[in-house]
Formats: sequence, structure tokens, C-alpha cells
Amino acid sequence: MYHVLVSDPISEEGLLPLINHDSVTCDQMPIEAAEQSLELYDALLIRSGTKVTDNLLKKMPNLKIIARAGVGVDNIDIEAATRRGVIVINAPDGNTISTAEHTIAMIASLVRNIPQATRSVKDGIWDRSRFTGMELNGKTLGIIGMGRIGTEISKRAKAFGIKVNVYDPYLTKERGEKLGVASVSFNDLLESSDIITVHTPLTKETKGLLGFDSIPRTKKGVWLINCARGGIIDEEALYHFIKTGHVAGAALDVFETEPPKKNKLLELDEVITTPHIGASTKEAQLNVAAQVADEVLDCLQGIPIKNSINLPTISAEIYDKVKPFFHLTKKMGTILSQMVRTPVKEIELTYSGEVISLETAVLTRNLMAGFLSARVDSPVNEVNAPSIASQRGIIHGEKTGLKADGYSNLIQATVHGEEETFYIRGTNIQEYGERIVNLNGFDIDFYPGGNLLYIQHTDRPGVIGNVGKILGEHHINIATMQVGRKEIGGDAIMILSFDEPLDEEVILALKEIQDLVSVKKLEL
Ligand SMILES: NC(=O)c1ccc[n+]([C@@H]2O[C@H](COP(=O)([O-])OP(=O)(O)OC[C@H]3O[C@@H](n4cnc5c(N)ncnc54)[C@H](O)[C@@H]3O)[C@@H](O)[C@H]2O)c1
Ligand SMILES: O=C(O)[C@H](O)COP(=O)(O)O
Repeated sequence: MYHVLVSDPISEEGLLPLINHDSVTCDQMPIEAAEQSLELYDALLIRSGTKVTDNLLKKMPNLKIIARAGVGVDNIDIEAATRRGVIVINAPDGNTISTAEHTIAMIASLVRNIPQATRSVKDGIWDRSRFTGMELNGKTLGIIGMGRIGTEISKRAKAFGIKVNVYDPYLTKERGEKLGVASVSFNDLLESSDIITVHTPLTKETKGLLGFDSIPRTKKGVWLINCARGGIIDEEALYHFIKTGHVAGAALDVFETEPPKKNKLLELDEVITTPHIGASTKEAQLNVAAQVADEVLDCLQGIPIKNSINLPTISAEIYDKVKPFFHLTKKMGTILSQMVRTPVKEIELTYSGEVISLETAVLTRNLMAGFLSARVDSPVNEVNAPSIASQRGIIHGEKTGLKADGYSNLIQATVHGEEETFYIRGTNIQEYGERIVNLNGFDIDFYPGGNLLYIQHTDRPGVIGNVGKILGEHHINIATMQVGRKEIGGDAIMILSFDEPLDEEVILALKEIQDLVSVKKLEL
């Protein structure tokens, strides 16, 4: 008999296949109430209310799977679950439509003052002139993040006669055309939109994407919406620009801290809110519950599951053989994602030398995971990377036969984008471990780890000296430095490593050097 604990409110109807299954006993109660019997459970089903910490996992030694009935898994310590061999799954698209509909409802409510007018009527005040709104027909909606939810919003907005502009650096032109939206630059979106709605994950790049720098570039009287994750719109900046009258109003389903505490935005009439209920409809809850119920049953019965976030799919024996290339391929993907910031159509892996006798498919998936991690909301691993890539129209392929160039093994990953092609080559050398040996035709040799800086420049006397001079002026010690060029006086690159991470100020100073084409920190 399998024991399942459902510790958040999840649609019972959706869970019926699990609840009614002969081999399952299902308890529905919060973690605190199950404290005495935690060691019993084989499966844990949650929403965002349950925090799955390493400590909780320690008390659940029998646990095989954690199922998140929804998208975000930021309340689960994935690393701890993976380490403890617990599979984590989610239901990535079960609540897409409901969240898109909620966003549309928020937009309509905001521009027509519906919550404020409701309050006024209920207070006995019949004031029709105070609530003059804005018509949506003919206005421009800027959607930042054209994934599952952004796409559904664009379809619905068009029915209102709204023109839709989208900004998503990872959206290919072809997909944009297929969806019938105008893909524009971030700046054009800011300048052209009457309403801006964000639908990206919360990442280092999207935190404060609408903030003190960008909001002043929007139209005066712009309306801002956040039904994605708190923090994508900087709350401090939002408050400031509503007070100055630049932003007409905002609709927020999510907050930097939930529930919001002492949040000044809640004092403003121009701000309408809901308590993170984008996914809270009967239908969405039924969808996500049914999706995870099926997957949990499959998992408990040993049937392969589809939406795993961390499932290791290879046996320990195969894992041992591919291990030397495991981190290497992940890092190659991560470097590629930082080198290529434009839409991508294809990732092609070429293997040569000893590595071709191994289970290279897992390495390819691993590299894709490294590449995609910076671009999508939910965790990407070697299990779910291919399906995430295909959802985004990125194809991938593998071949063998690259000349090993004297290395006992060599892996090349080539990214074909709309505007550029970029490749990276890596190897694992017995005495030295992982090395990156070529970046887009530049022979180079560095360990992919630590604090790295990539500089592209023209091969001229004095450039390297100037880099050293600026770093010296900032009291920065260079640990290692590699230079690669294709021909004398042509394009060249440098890879430098440091003991400490570099400040932005140093990067800005380096960018001032003549003959430097690009300067990037490589984060691994
Ligand atoms: N309010 C709710 O109850 C609720 C419900 C479901 C999902 N969500 C949140 O909504 C957001 C979107 O969910 P989704 O399912 O559409 O995710 P998704 O992964 O399908 O789409 C995210 C999109 O953002 C794009 N993106 C990534 N970085 C970007 C950047 N720097 N600038 C512009 N675009 C960028 C990606 O290319 C992708 O197309 C997530 O934050 C998710 O957690 C909220
Ligand atoms: O990540 C999600 O799916 C949404 O934010 C909804 O979360 P909830 O299931 O706790 O409502």
C-alpha cells in the first residue's frame, strides 16, 4: 500500500483517480497535523502553501515523489530533494488559461476603476463622473514574456481590438509571426504601450525589469500589471511613479513579500490587487490536480513520468561513465546561453573520440538544460530540457565524426540563431579535468569555473596592457589569462579568471578601452 499526503488545498475531484486507487491511501491535512506519521508517506502533493525544506525531507525517508499542483516550485528545496533521490514534478500548463483570464480581468478592472467604483456604490456614494475610465479598443498592450501565459493573453487582447506588442528576447521571429504579434525591442515596448503586463519568470534579469530606469521611458499615464511574480515590477519605483502621476495605476496579483506587509502600494487608490489567485479557478485546480494525480500514480507504479523537474533517468552504471562530461556539458550550455542572447532555432551537438561510445543523449539533454535554464521559469534539467526546447521551437540534434584535434574526446555544441551561429568545444583531460578549448573558432584553453571574464577585442599592441592597467587600478589580481586569435591584427578574445567576482564598475571601466568589442562576465 502506498501512502500519499496532500498538504495544501488541492481539488479533490482532480485527485479522485489517486484517492480511489486500490494500492493508495490518501490523507489530506497540513504537514503540522501529519507530523507524527511523516515517515510513512511515499508521495507528497502540495501547492505554494507547503514549504518543502531539507529538514522536512529528512523526516520523510520513504518519500519518492513531491508533486506541485501548479507551476512555481520556489517553495521546494529541489537540490535537497534531488540529493535525497526524491522526484519533483509540477503541472506546468494546467493553470495557464486561468492566469491569462485573470490578467485580462485585472486589465479591464483597472482601466474602468471597477474595484474603486464598487466600493463607492457600497458606501452609498453614487458618483458617476469620478470613475471615467479608458476604452481598451485601439490601445496598445505591451506583453513582456511571451511564454504560455503571455501567448494566451495576446489572443484574448486581440478580441478587444487591442494592438499587441511583445518583448521576449528568446522569442524567434517565426514564432512571433505565427502568433500574430509584433515582436519589438524592450525600449520600443516601453515607449509604445498604453498598458504593460509582465509574464516572465522572476530571474536575475527580470527582477526590477520595470523599475526606476525603465518606467520613465514609458508613456505618461501608462497602466502596469503584474500577475507573474512579485519583484518583476519594482514596488518602490511603482509607488514613486504613481505618486508623481507618471503611472496611471497598477493591478497586482503578486507581491515581493506575500502576504504583503506594511506595503505602501496598498494605500494607493490607483492600485488594485488580488491575493495571488491567478490560478485559483475550479477548472485550473481540477487540471493541475488531475495532471499530478496521474503522474504520481505512474511514478508509484514504476511507469516513466513526463513532467519531472529533477528525475535522474540513467542507471548508476551509465552515470559513472558519463560523469566526467556531465558538468562539462552543463557548463558549455550555460556559457552558450550567455554568449547568444538572440532567438535560437537549433542546438547541434557533435561528439568525437572516446565519448562517442557513451550514452551521449544524456549529455545533449544536459547541455540543453544549461542553455535553457537562464531562459525559462521552472527548473530545467536533463529530463525536461528536450520538451521545454520543443515548446519553444528549438530543435536539437546529435552527430559524431568531428575531428578530435588531438584530444582523446571532444564535444562541440553549435547554436544556430536567427542572427548568428556560435559554437563551443569542450573536453575532459585526465590530468586537468574539464577544459573549454575553442570558442567560435578561437583556440583557447580554460577551466569553466570560478569568476571568469570574456573579452572580445582587436588584436592590437597595447590592448592587453590596458586591460591589465584598469584591473590593476581597481586592485584586482588576475588569476589566469588566456588569449586566442585567428589571425594577426584580426579579431581576438581573452578569458581571464579572478579570485573574487568583478564589480559592474570594473566592467564599465574596461568597456571604455579602445579596440574592445565586448566584455562579459561568464557566470557558471
Ligand atoms: N499569478 C499566478 O497565480 C500565476 C499562475 C501561473 C504562473 N504564474 C507565473 O507567471 C509567469 C509566466 O508563466 P508561464 O507559464 O507563461 O511561463 P513560461 O516559462 O511559459 O514563459 C516565460 C516567458 O518569459 C520569457 N523570458 C524569460 N526571461 C525574459 C526576459 N528577461 N525578458 C523578457 N522575457 C523573458 C521566456 O522566453 C518565456 O517565453 C511565471 O512567473 C509564473 O510563475 C503566476
Ligand atoms: O506557480 C503557480 O502555479 C501559481 O503561482 C499558483 O500558485 P498556487 O497553486 O499556490 O495558487
